[in-house]
Amino acid sequence: MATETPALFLSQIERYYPQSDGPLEILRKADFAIWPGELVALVAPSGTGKSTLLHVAGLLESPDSGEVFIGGVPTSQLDDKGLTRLRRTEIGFVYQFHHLLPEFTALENVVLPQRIRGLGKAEAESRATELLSFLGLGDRLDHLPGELSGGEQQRVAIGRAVANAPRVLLADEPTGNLDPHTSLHVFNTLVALARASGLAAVIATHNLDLAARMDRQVTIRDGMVVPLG
Ligand SMILES: Nc1ncnc2c1ncn2[C@@H]1O[C@H](COP(=O)(O)OP(=O)(O)OP(=O)(O)O)[C@@H](O)[C@H]1O
Repeated sequence: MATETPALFLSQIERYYPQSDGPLEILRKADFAIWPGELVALVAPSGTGKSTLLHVAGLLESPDSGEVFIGGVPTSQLDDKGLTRLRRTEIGFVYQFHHLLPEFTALENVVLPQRIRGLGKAEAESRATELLSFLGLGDRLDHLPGELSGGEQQRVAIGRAVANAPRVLLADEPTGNLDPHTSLHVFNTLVALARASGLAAVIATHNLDLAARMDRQVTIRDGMVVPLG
């Protein structure tokens, strides 16, 4: 593994937010690497910086210092266009709330990111159908998000996140809005899909039972990413 390139490498990341009494330091020289095919749980108390870390990792927020490498490529010198291209092709996001487009069907929600990336309609629909079938939604392709249950909506969101076969999947409490039974089902589906696709995935969760099923568990302590426990 030592010679392999990490799917994602955060090097010496600093992130602080300005406040009236001085900067609030959230990440302090944080280092974190995740390897292709590895599933890592991020378990940390509220307010310690999980979302901040995921936003920096996903190129949604720039760190105040440090470097984010995606597949070994440094990103700090990229302009907005370069960052957007990397986000579209290399990174998938799943949030606590599904954020599906309400006027588009399940299939269309998974087709759309592929079309934006430039794929043809037939190819994008074929991949979306395959993904949604894997996610147990083969008979829900033409349903609008409002016609789906919370767990089904979240599974469509997972399909959308991996539609462009990203290198890294980042999930911020992806089952936090679901009841325990549905949460377990959605989590299992997410893990199965990540494993089947060889994705590197970072999943932030407060659920220790779910976290224990990942390859590795990390937390944030004093602004740094450290093994949990
Ligand atoms: N834009 C911002 N400006 C100022 N402070 C912020 C900003 N974003 C986040 N913070 C603060 O930074 C800290 C970390 O926020 P973050 O959202 O990363 O926490 P978290 O660990 O994801 O929490 P939770 O589990 O509750 O979602 C919090 O104290 C938050 O109030």
